[in-house]
Amino acid sequence: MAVYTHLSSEALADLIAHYDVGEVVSAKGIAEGVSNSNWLVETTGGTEGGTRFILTMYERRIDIAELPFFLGLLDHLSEHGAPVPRTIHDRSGAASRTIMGKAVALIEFLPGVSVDEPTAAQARSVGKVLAQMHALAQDFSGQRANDLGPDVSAAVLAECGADALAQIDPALPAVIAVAGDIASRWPTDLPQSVIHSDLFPDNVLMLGDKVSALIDFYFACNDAMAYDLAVTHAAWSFADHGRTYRPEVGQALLQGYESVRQLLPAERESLSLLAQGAALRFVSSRAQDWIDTPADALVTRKDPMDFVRRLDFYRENGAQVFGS
Ligand SMILES: Nc1ncnc2c1ncn2[C@@H]1O[C@H](COP(=O)(O)OP(=O)(O)OP(=O)(O)O)[C@@H](O)[C@H]1O
Ligand SMILES: N[C@@H](CCO)C(=O)O
Repeated sequence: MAVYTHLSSEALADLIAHYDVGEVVSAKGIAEGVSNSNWLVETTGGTEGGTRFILTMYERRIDIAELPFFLGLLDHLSEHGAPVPRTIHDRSGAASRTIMGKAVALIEFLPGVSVDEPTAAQARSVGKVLAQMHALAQDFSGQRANDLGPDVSAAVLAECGADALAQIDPALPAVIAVAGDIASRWPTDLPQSVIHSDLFPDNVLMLGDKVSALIDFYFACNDAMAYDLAVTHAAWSFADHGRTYRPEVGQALLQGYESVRQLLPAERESLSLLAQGAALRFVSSRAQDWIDTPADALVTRKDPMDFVRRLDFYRENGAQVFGS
Protein backbone atom coordinates (compact mmCIF):
# COMPACT_ATOMS: atom_id res chain seq x y z
CA MET A 1 0.00 0.00 0.00
CA ALA A 2 1.61 3.20 -1.03
CA VAL A 3 -0.95 5.43 -2.63
CA TYR A 4 -2.41 7.55 0.13
CA THR A 5 -3.97 10.25 -2.03
CA HIS A 6 -6.45 10.00 -4.88
CA LEU A 7 -5.11 11.86 -7.89
CA SER A 8 -7.75 12.44 -10.58
CA SER A 9 -6.73 12.06 -14.21
CA GLU A 10 -7.51 15.79 -14.71
CA ALA A 11 -5.23 16.82 -11.81
CA LEU A 12 -2.48 14.55 -13.14
CA ALA A 13 -2.78 15.93 -16.69
CA ASP A 14 -2.63 19.52 -15.30
CA LEU A 15 0.48 18.65 -13.33
CA ILE A 16 2.27 16.86 -16.17
CA ALA A 17 1.54 19.79 -18.49
CA HIS A 18 4.14 21.79 -16.51
CA TYR A 19 6.91 19.42 -17.68
CA ASP A 20 8.41 18.80 -21.13
CA VAL A 21 7.55 15.10 -21.09
CA GLY A 22 4.57 14.96 -23.47
CA GLU A 23 1.06 13.96 -22.49
CA VAL A 24 -0.09 11.34 -20.00
CA VAL A 25 -0.75 7.92 -21.53
CA SER A 26 -1.28 5.98 -18.29
CA ALA A 27 -0.67 6.20 -14.55
CA LYS A 28 -0.56 3.31 -12.11
CA GLY A 29 -0.21 3.45 -8.34
CA ILE A 30 2.83 1.56 -7.04
CA ALA A 31 2.17 -0.83 -4.16
CA GLU A 32 5.74 -0.92 -2.74
CA GLY A 33 6.99 1.65 -0.25
CA VAL A 34 5.26 3.01 2.82
CA SER A 35 6.36 6.62 3.27
CA ASN A 36 5.10 8.32 0.13
CA SER A 37 2.54 7.87 -2.64
CA ASN A 38 4.17 6.76 -5.89
CA TRP A 39 2.79 6.38 -9.41
CA LEU A 40 4.38 5.02 -12.55
CA VAL A 41 3.41 7.58 -15.21
CA GLU A 42 3.74 6.87 -18.93
CA THR A 43 3.73 9.77 -21.34
CA THR A 44 4.03 10.35 -25.08
CA GLY A 45 7.56 11.73 -24.51
CA GLY A 46 9.06 15.19 -24.86
CA THR A 47 12.37 17.02 -24.84
CA GLU A 48 13.24 15.66 -21.37
CA GLY A 49 13.64 12.21 -22.94
CA GLY A 50 12.03 8.95 -21.83
CA THR A 51 8.38 8.04 -21.57
CA ARG A 52 8.28 6.49 -18.10
CA PHE A 53 8.52 8.46 -14.88
CA ILE A 54 7.95 7.98 -11.17
CA LEU A 55 5.69 10.60 -9.63
CA THR A 56 6.25 10.85 -5.88
CA MET A 57 3.92 12.70 -3.55
CA TYR A 58 5.58 13.39 -0.20
CA GLU A 59 3.09 12.29 2.44
CA ARG A 60 4.91 12.05 5.75
CA ARG A 61 8.25 11.89 7.46
CA ILE A 62 10.01 14.14 4.98
CA ASP A 63 10.50 17.76 5.93
CA ILE A 64 9.62 19.60 2.71
CA ALA A 65 12.33 22.18 3.44
CA GLU A 66 14.82 19.33 2.91
CA LEU A 67 13.53 18.37 -0.55
CA PRO A 68 16.11 20.56 -2.36
CA PHE A 69 18.86 18.55 -0.60
CA PHE A 70 17.39 15.15 -1.60
CA LEU A 71 16.44 16.10 -5.17
CA GLY A 72 19.67 18.09 -5.70
CA LEU A 73 21.62 15.01 -4.59
CA LEU A 74 19.83 12.84 -7.18
CA ASP A 75 20.75 15.35 -9.88
CA HIS A 76 24.36 15.65 -8.71
CA LEU A 77 24.91 11.88 -8.59
CA SER A 78 23.16 11.12 -11.89
CA GLU A 79 25.02 13.95 -13.67
CA HIS A 80 28.29 12.40 -12.51
CA GLY A 81 27.41 8.94 -13.80
CA ALA A 82 26.03 7.16 -10.72
CA PRO A 83 23.07 4.82 -11.32
CA VAL A 84 20.65 7.18 -9.61
CA PRO A 85 17.45 8.59 -11.16
CA ARG A 86 17.56 12.26 -12.06
CA THR A 87 14.83 14.67 -11.13
CA ILE A 88 12.75 16.01 -14.01
CA HIS A 89 12.50 19.79 -13.63
CA ASP A 90 9.41 21.69 -14.71
CA ARG A 91 9.60 24.41 -17.38
CA SER A 92 10.42 27.04 -14.74
CA GLY A 93 13.36 24.91 -13.57
CA ALA A 94 11.74 23.78 -10.32
CA ALA A 95 12.54 20.25 -9.07
CA SER A 96 9.31 19.97 -7.08
CA ARG A 97 5.81 21.40 -7.32
CA THR A 98 2.84 21.56 -4.99
CA ILE A 99 -0.47 19.92 -5.82
CA MET A 100 -3.45 19.52 -3.49
CA GLY A 101 -1.32 21.09 -0.74
CA LYS A 102 1.40 18.42 -1.04
CA ALA A 103 4.85 18.51 -2.59
CA VAL A 104 5.42 16.26 -5.61
CA ALA A 105 8.44 15.43 -7.76
CA LEU A 106 8.74 13.73 -11.12
CA ILE A 107 11.67 11.36 -11.24
CA GLU A 108 13.32 9.42 -14.02
CA PHE A 109 12.18 5.78 -14.19
CA LEU A 110 15.06 3.32 -14.16
CA PRO A 111 14.63 -0.38 -15.00
CA GLY A 112 15.43 -3.25 -12.64
CA VAL A 113 13.98 -5.22 -9.75
CA SER A 114 14.89 -5.41 -6.09
CA VAL A 115 16.06 -8.80 -4.90
CA ASP A 116 14.77 -10.61 -1.82
CA GLU A 117 17.72 -12.92 -1.23
CA PRO A 118 20.84 -11.35 -2.75
CA THR A 119 23.67 -13.46 -4.12
CA ALA A 120 27.32 -12.77 -3.33
CA ALA A 121 27.79 -11.40 -6.88
CA GLN A 122 24.93 -8.94 -6.37
CA ALA A 123 26.30 -7.87 -2.98
CA ARG A 124 29.71 -7.28 -4.57
CA SER A 125 28.12 -5.00 -7.18
CA VAL A 126 26.26 -3.08 -4.49
CA GLY A 127 29.50 -2.61 -2.52
CA LYS A 128 31.20 -1.18 -5.62
CA VAL A 129 28.37 1.20 -6.43
CA LEU A 130 28.16 2.36 -2.82
CA ALA A 131 31.87 3.26 -2.84
CA GLN A 132 31.47 5.05 -6.21
CA MET A 133 28.52 6.98 -4.82
CA HIS A 134 30.56 8.05 -1.77
CA ALA A 135 33.34 9.33 -4.04
CA LEU A 136 30.92 11.22 -6.32
CA ALA A 137 29.03 12.76 -3.40
CA GLN A 138 32.20 14.28 -1.90
CA ASP A 139 31.74 17.49 -3.86
CA PHE A 140 27.97 17.79 -3.46
CA SER A 141 27.45 21.15 -1.80
CA GLY A 142 24.25 20.29 0.14
CA GLN A 143 24.47 19.66 3.86
CA ARG A 144 22.16 17.62 6.04
CA ALA A 145 22.98 16.29 9.51
CA ASN A 146 22.16 12.69 10.42
CA ASP A 147 19.15 12.96 12.73
CA LEU A 148 19.09 9.20 13.43
CA GLY A 149 22.49 8.67 15.06
CA PRO A 150 23.00 6.29 18.02
CA ASP A 151 22.32 9.01 20.61
CA VAL A 152 18.93 9.66 18.99
CA SER A 153 18.20 5.91 18.73
CA ALA A 154 19.07 5.49 22.42
CA ALA A 155 16.79 8.40 23.35
CA VAL A 156 13.93 7.05 21.20
CA LEU A 157 14.10 3.64 22.86
CA ALA A 158 14.24 5.22 26.33
CA GLU A 159 11.22 7.32 25.42
CA CYS A 160 9.29 4.25 24.19
CA GLY A 161 9.89 2.84 27.69
CA ALA A 162 10.67 -0.66 28.89
CA ASP A 163 7.00 -1.58 29.40
CA ALA A 164 5.90 -0.71 25.86
CA LEU A 165 9.01 -2.39 24.41
CA ALA A 166 8.36 -5.55 26.44
CA GLN A 167 4.90 -5.76 24.90
CA ILE A 168 6.50 -6.01 21.46
CA ASP A 169 9.00 -8.62 22.68
CA PRO A 170 10.35 -9.43 26.15
CA ALA A 171 13.94 -9.18 24.79
CA LEU A 172 13.57 -5.58 23.62
CA PRO A 173 13.93 -3.57 26.87
CA ALA A 174 17.52 -4.83 27.30
CA VAL A 175 18.46 -2.88 24.16
CA ILE A 176 17.98 0.42 26.05
CA ALA A 177 21.21 -0.15 28.03
CA VAL A 178 23.07 -1.49 24.98
CA ALA A 179 22.06 1.63 23.03
CA GLY A 180 23.55 3.93 25.70
CA ASP A 181 26.81 1.98 25.55
CA ILE A 182 27.01 2.16 21.74
CA ALA A 183 26.27 5.90 21.77
CA SER A 184 28.99 6.54 24.38
CA ARG A 185 31.65 4.80 22.25
CA TRP A 186 30.56 6.19 18.85
CA PRO A 187 33.49 7.37 16.65
CA THR A 188 33.28 10.94 15.41
CA ASP A 189 36.45 11.32 13.34
CA LEU A 190 35.93 8.90 10.43
CA PRO A 191 36.02 10.22 6.84
CA GLN A 192 32.68 11.56 5.68
CA SER A 193 30.67 12.07 2.53
CA VAL A 194 26.97 12.20 1.77
CA ILE A 195 25.71 8.74 2.68
CA HIS A 196 22.51 6.92 1.68
CA SER A 197 22.04 5.45 5.20
CA ASP A 198 19.10 3.18 4.25
CA LEU A 199 20.51 1.03 1.44
CA PHE A 200 18.31 -2.04 1.96
CA PRO A 201 17.75 -4.48 -0.91
CA ASP A 202 14.38 -2.81 -1.61
CA ASN A 203 16.22 0.43 -2.32
CA VAL A 204 18.45 -1.09 -4.99
CA LEU A 205 17.16 -2.07 -8.44
CA MET A 206 19.16 -4.75 -10.22
CA LEU A 207 19.38 -6.27 -13.67
CA GLY A 208 20.96 -9.67 -13.03
CA ASP A 209 24.14 -9.01 -11.04
CA LYS A 210 24.35 -5.37 -12.11
CA VAL A 211 23.00 -2.46 -10.09
CA SER A 212 20.66 -0.43 -12.31
CA ALA A 213 19.52 2.09 -9.69
CA LEU A 214 19.92 3.23 -6.12
CA ILE A 215 16.63 4.80 -5.01
CA ASP A 216 14.93 6.28 -1.96
CA PHE A 217 17.56 8.76 -0.78
CA TYR A 218 15.25 10.33 1.79
CA PHE A 219 17.50 9.45 4.74
CA ALA A 220 20.66 10.68 2.98
CA CYS A 221 22.88 12.88 5.14
CA ASN A 222 26.48 13.86 5.80
CA ASP A 223 28.08 11.15 7.90
CA ALA A 224 30.85 8.55 8.00
CA MET A 225 31.17 6.50 4.82
CA ALA A 226 32.04 3.40 6.86
CA TYR A 227 28.72 3.78 8.70
CA ASP A 228 26.89 3.58 5.36
CA LEU A 229 28.82 0.40 4.56
CA ALA A 230 27.84 -0.98 7.98
CA VAL A 231 24.15 -0.16 7.36
CA THR A 232 24.35 -1.93 4.00
CA HIS A 233 26.11 -4.91 5.57
CA ALA A 234 23.37 -5.22 8.22
CA ALA A 235 20.63 -4.91 5.59
CA TRP A 236 22.07 -7.34 3.00
CA SER A 237 23.97 -10.09 4.79
CA PHE A 238 21.30 -11.92 6.80
CA ALA A 239 18.51 -14.38 6.07
CA ASP A 240 15.56 -15.67 8.08
CA HIS A 241 14.75 -12.35 9.78
CA GLY A 242 18.28 -11.83 11.08
CA ARG A 243 18.67 -15.38 12.43
CA THR A 244 21.28 -16.47 9.87
CA TYR A 245 24.38 -14.54 8.87
CA ARG A 246 25.40 -15.14 5.24
CA PRO A 247 29.21 -14.75 5.32
CA GLU A 248 29.66 -15.04 1.55
CA VAL A 249 27.29 -12.11 1.01
CA GLY A 250 28.82 -9.96 3.78
CA GLN A 251 32.37 -10.61 2.53
CA ALA A 252 31.45 -9.92 -1.10
CA LEU A 253 29.88 -6.60 -0.12
CA LEU A 254 33.05 -5.52 1.73
CA GLN A 255 35.30 -6.72 -1.11
CA GLY A 256 33.20 -4.91 -3.70
CA TYR A 257 33.39 -1.70 -1.66
CA GLU A 258 37.15 -1.99 -1.14
CA SER A 259 37.75 -2.72 -4.82
CA VAL A 260 36.81 0.94 -5.36
CA ARG A 261 37.70 2.60 -2.07
CA GLN A 262 40.10 1.05 0.43
CA LEU A 263 38.99 1.48 4.05
CA LEU A 264 41.42 3.22 6.40
CA PRO A 265 42.59 1.13 9.39
CA ALA A 266 40.47 3.32 11.70
CA GLU A 267 37.38 2.63 9.59
CA ARG A 268 37.96 -1.12 9.56
CA GLU A 269 38.52 -1.15 13.32
CA SER A 270 35.25 0.72 13.83
CA LEU A 271 33.10 -1.46 11.56
CA SER A 272 31.93 -3.78 14.32
CA LEU A 273 30.69 -0.87 16.45
CA LEU A 274 29.26 0.91 13.39
CA ALA A 275 27.31 -2.23 12.46
CA GLN A 276 25.94 -2.41 16.01
CA GLY A 277 24.88 1.23 15.66
CA ALA A 278 23.31 0.48 12.28
CA ALA A 279 21.29 -2.41 13.75
CA LEU A 280 20.33 -0.18 16.66
CA ARG A 281 19.04 2.55 14.32
CA PHE A 282 16.54 0.10 12.78
CA VAL A 283 15.57 -1.47 16.12
CA SER A 284 14.69 1.99 17.37
CA SER A 285 12.80 3.31 14.32
CA ARG A 286 10.91 0.02 13.96
CA ALA A 287 10.02 -0.08 17.68
CA GLN A 288 8.76 3.50 17.54
CA ASP A 289 6.74 2.79 14.36
CA TRP A 290 5.35 -0.38 15.93
CA ILE A 291 4.07 1.54 18.94
CA ASP A 292 2.75 4.43 16.78
CA THR A 293 1.04 2.21 14.14
CA PRO A 294 -2.21 0.44 15.08
CA ALA A 295 -2.06 -3.35 14.50
CA ASP A 296 -4.95 -3.10 11.99
CA ALA A 297 -3.38 -0.26 9.92
CA LEU A 298 -2.99 -0.83 6.18
CA VAL A 299 0.77 -0.51 6.49
CA THR A 300 2.59 -3.68 7.57
CA ARG A 301 4.73 -3.02 10.63
CA LYS A 302 8.38 -4.09 10.46
CA ASP A 303 9.60 -6.25 13.32
CA PRO A 304 12.34 -4.62 15.43
CA MET A 305 13.48 -8.09 16.55
CA ASP A 306 14.90 -8.74 13.07
CA PHE A 307 17.51 -6.11 13.95
CA VAL A 308 17.90 -7.06 17.63
CA ARG A 309 19.18 -10.40 16.30
CA ARG A 310 21.64 -8.60 14.03
CA LEU A 311 22.72 -6.37 16.93
CA ASP A 312 23.40 -9.44 19.09
CA PHE A 313 25.26 -11.05 16.19
CA TYR A 314 27.56 -8.05 15.71
CA ARG A 315 28.19 -7.73 19.46
CA GLU A 316 29.34 -11.35 19.57
CA ASN A 317 31.00 -11.75 16.17
CA GLY A 318 31.63 -8.25 14.77
CA ALA A 319 35.40 -8.22 15.42
CA GLN A 320 35.80 -11.55 13.63
CA VAL A 321 33.46 -10.69 10.73
CA PHE A 322 35.21 -7.39 10.00
CA GLY A 323 38.72 -8.58 10.85
CA SER A 324 39.22 -5.79 13.40
N1 LIG B 1 13.37 5.87 -10.15
C1 LIG B 1 12.68 4.74 -10.11
N2 LIG B 1 12.66 3.91 -11.17
C2 LIG B 1 11.92 2.76 -11.14
N3 LIG B 1 11.17 2.39 -10.11
C3 LIG B 1 11.15 3.17 -9.01
C4 LIG B 1 11.90 4.39 -8.95
N4 LIG B 1 11.67 4.96 -7.76
C5 LIG B 1 10.81 4.16 -7.10
N5 LIG B 1 10.49 3.08 -7.85
C6 LIG B 1 9.55 2.00 -7.50
O1 LIG B 1 8.64 2.50 -6.55
C7 LIG B 1 8.69 1.72 -5.34
C8 LIG B 1 8.48 2.63 -4.14
O2 LIG B 1 9.53 3.58 -4.08
P1 LIG B 1 10.18 3.96 -2.69
O3 LIG B 1 10.81 2.74 -2.06
O4 LIG B 1 11.04 5.14 -2.93
O5 LIG B 1 8.87 4.33 -1.87
P2 LIG B 1 8.72 5.19 -0.57
O6 LIG B 1 7.34 5.02 -0.07
O7 LIG B 1 9.17 6.57 -0.88
O8 LIG B 1 9.83 4.58 0.35
P3 LIG B 1 9.89 3.68 1.64
O9 LIG B 1 10.50 2.37 1.15
O10 LIG B 1 10.83 4.44 2.52
O11 LIG B 1 8.56 3.54 2.21
C9 LIG B 1 10.03 1.03 -5.38
O12 LIG B 1 10.00 -0.20 -4.69
C10 LIG B 1 10.25 0.81 -6.88
O13 LIG B 1 9.55 -0.36 -7.28
N1 LIG C 1 14.66 0.43 5.76
C1 LIG C 1 14.06 0.71 7.04
C2 LIG C 1 12.89 1.62 6.89
C3 LIG C 1 13.30 3.04 6.74
O1 LIG C 1 13.77 3.55 7.98
C4 LIG C 1 13.65 -0.60 7.74
O2 LIG C 1 13.62 -1.63 7.08
O3 LIG C 1 13.36 -0.54 8.92
